[in-house]
Amino acid sequence: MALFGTLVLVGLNVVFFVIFFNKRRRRMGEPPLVNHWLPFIGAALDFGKDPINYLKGLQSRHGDVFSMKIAGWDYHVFMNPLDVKSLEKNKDLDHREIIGDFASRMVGDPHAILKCPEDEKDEKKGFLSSLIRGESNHTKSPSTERRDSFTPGKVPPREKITNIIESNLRGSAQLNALCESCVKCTVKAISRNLQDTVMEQKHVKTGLYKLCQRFVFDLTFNMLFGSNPDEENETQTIFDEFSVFNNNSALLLDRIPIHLLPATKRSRDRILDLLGKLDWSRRYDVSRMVSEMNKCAPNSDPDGRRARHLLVTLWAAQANTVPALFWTLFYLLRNGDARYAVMSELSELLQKKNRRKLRRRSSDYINFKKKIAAETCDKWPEMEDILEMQRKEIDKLVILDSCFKETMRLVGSSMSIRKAKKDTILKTWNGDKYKIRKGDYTTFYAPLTHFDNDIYSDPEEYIYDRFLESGYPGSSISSDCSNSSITCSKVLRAKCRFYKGEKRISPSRAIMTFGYGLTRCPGRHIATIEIKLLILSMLKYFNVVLGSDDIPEQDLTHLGFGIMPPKNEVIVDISLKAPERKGSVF
Ligand code: HEM
Repeated sequence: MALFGTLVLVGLNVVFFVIFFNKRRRRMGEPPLVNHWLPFIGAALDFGKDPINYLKGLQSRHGDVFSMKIAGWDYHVFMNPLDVKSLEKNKDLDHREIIGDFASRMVGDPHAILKCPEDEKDEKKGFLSSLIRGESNHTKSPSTERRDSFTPGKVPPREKITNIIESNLRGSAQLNALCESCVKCTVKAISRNLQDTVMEQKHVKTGLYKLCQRFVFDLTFNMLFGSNPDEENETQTIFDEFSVFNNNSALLLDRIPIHLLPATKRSRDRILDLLGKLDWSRRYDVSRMVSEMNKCAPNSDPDGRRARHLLVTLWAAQANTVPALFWTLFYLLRNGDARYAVMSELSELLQKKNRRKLRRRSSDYINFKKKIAAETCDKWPEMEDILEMQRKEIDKLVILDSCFKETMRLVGSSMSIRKAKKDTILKTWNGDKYKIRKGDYTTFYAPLTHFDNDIYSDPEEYIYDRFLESGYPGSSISSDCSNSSITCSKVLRAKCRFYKGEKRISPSRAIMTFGYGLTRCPGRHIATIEIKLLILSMLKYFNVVLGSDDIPEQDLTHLGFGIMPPKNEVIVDISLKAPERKGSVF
């Protein structure tokens, strides 16, 4: 017994010794260090309970920049929205390794999403050859690095995949094509997930979050991966597995090993198997992005790399889009004025369109309409107005855009993290300088901007037209904004000027739900299009009534990863609207 006691004491001493010597110590010029009692966990528990107030408490003691540990990560936390510009401009801060790690935790290794073994070899080779050639080891910004290295044939897998994702989700022509496919997939997703129950029961009571998950999965899977006409239940089968896998995604991102989550692991293995076995020669309407990604991975794929690329893309395209759709729709259903304004704007756009000569419809459009008509019953709406929607028209709906941005402001919780590639110095907006060590992380928590009283009045309130400016045709309001809608002879435009005190903040830094800087989410354009199309379809063709107006709490286990889902499900009653009378909005 005495021996056992001695062993325990020695063990404890070793643990304390290791903790004490590994503890971070502040060096000259570094931000003030917040001390924590809990090793590894650090401030995770306090931060997880009430993030903004906890950070503000620390700010009042330590100032606008301080260092703290959260769940094993040492972060330098920046509190002032005006410092985002310096974080953005510092070329020694990067997020690629972080995204690569996230991808590994989600889908396992090897993959080439910003990290892969060949790539590391390439980097070493590049470094050695540059030494031999006598070039300087100058580090470029992620964007220039990406652009410079896009030389077909020479590009390492990591760069290839990143370039494919970026060019296909950001290029205007590619986005127009994706939008065309998105329109069709929206109409299909809605009919596939609602037709039978709505036609059978007239009034369907269902969970709004669950419905958003189904819509977004159906739409995204078919828009990106195309469809196989011989496999009717394919979307449903993959969705069932994906839901189980996705349920624990927050735990995986929090570094819980997948072996401790057996159900999640089983589902992940099954989806990887399903994705690995997709027969691409039999699929229609596969997006250019996925076709190019497939060409990138070897034909014989013994280590399942191709399936991992596909799964991580599918996951990234869902993870935040589902809660973003849920909250945008929830706030619109809860706010009659906002809903009326959105539907009036749509109605005005459609009337103007109808006055113009009808476009000649492509044979592709006519075939798709025939196919949809064959798959749906007589009384199911044709959703022609949605099917004819073009990207430039969706962009004109500035009231809907304002509602979307206002929702993203209220629920966006991204914690854009960057890692220092080398020792660096960060100068804040007021001239203070802080030393950052190589390997340290910096972070800015988006809600600090979104709920800043100096930038937004009544930041806790949902004000649907907060992101609009109005003036008369020809007036000079926000000349840098291109999209506008004319209502009652007034021009409404997206608001582009934001201020904190005297200082102007750019629109992209005023809303940071999609991250910031050059590494902002590449999927933001298509996500916005998907969400707007689904919302317009639901509000135009269905009566959707909330069971309760209470705003659900947010699920804080997803804190920092983009948008938090609701903690509890919200029940809605859905029924088909009567066919529209001319001129009616609702
Ligand atoms: C409302 C929906 C979405 C939100 C709020 C969102 C948010 C984010 C955020 C915060 C990041 C990290 C950015 C950073 O660190 O600065 C990110 C990265 C990423 N997102 Fe999204 N996202 C959404 C939808 C999508 C969609 C639909 C796709 C794909 C079709 C997508 C693909 C990606 C990818 C590939 C990355 C990694 C970017 C990189 O390699 O640098 N996202 N997203």
